[in-house]
Amino acid sequence: MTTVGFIGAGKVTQALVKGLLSSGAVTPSRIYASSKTEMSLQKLKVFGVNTCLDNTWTVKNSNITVLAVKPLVYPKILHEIAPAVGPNNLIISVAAGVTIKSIEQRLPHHAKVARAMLNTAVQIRDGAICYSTGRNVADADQELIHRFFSSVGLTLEGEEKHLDAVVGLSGSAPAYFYLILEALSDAGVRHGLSRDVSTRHASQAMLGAARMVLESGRHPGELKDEVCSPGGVTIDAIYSMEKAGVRAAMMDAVDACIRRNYELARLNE
Ligand SMILES: NC(=O)C1=CN([C@@H]2O[C@H](COP(=O)(O)OP(=O)(O)OC[C@H]3O[C@@H](n4cnc5c(N)ncnc54)[C@H](O)[C@@H]3O)[C@@H](O)[C@H]2O)C=CC1
Ligand SMILES: O=C(O)[C@@H]1CCC=N1
Repeated sequence: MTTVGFIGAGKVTQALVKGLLSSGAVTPSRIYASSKTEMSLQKLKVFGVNTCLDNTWTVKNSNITVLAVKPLVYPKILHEIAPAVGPNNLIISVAAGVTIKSIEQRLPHHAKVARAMLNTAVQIRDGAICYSTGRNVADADQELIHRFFSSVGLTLEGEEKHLDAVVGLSGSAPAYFYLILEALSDAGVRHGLSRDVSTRHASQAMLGAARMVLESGRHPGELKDEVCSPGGVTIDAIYSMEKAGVRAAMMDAVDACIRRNYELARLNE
């Protein structure tokens, strides 16, 4: 059975560990995690996983090792773990803007490297995940990666050149939607709804709308049109959103996110 390691014990590791354990894909005794400080490991210890302060220990104990540290820590981490990376280790990076090439260059020639982007909804097994593989990843390894991520969300394989856009649409996207939900909830409160009722209604509406798109496969514009009754109330709201430039604002937000990915990639070269 596969053993899974995590280097870094922050938000992404905690989310993945929760999701993997609730899926039953891995048991706590088969999860290994290391971090910089004992304090950062506390939130993982509650899951009963194995923890340590030595990153090479994590690599030595795991078939799949997820690198879940901030992009700028990568050179240091890779230098540290390189001697422990064997031909059977599968190293998966989840960092924004860190290329497969920059990782392969810092690890032994035989290193099997993959890069994935995901979001924190993996903790409820509703994540959106996209991954690309490096030069040494064989078909069987790729199947393993696919199974691994499929246990915590919708998983697609893609070209690495598209991963920066995926960060903008999957990795970072929950933050945009939380901001929108907060604003909608404020609007409800402004019109006399309780905060709880406002937030729950707005969230359910967002969830239902997203599921309609995924389950019907229909274009969002077509679904939007069905909500806008001629001369009704929704089209006035849409007009207001168009005047405020909501579409362009969302596209600008994704552009900004992708630009920062490129900057991080340059800093890691
Ligand atoms: N937060 C998110 O929603 C997402 C984050 N990511 C990526 O995941 C990576 C981690 O992000 P977060 O979990 O949000 O960060 P975080 O700041 O919550 O966690 C980083 C962890 O790395 C540990 N760390 C720092 N130096 C270390 C070292 N030398 N050795 C071992 N551990 C060390 C810290 O103690 C901390 O536990 C980043 O590269 C980010 O781009 C990817 C997708 C989504
Ligand atoms: O903000 C960040 O850098 C990370 C990567 C994607 C989501 N959070």
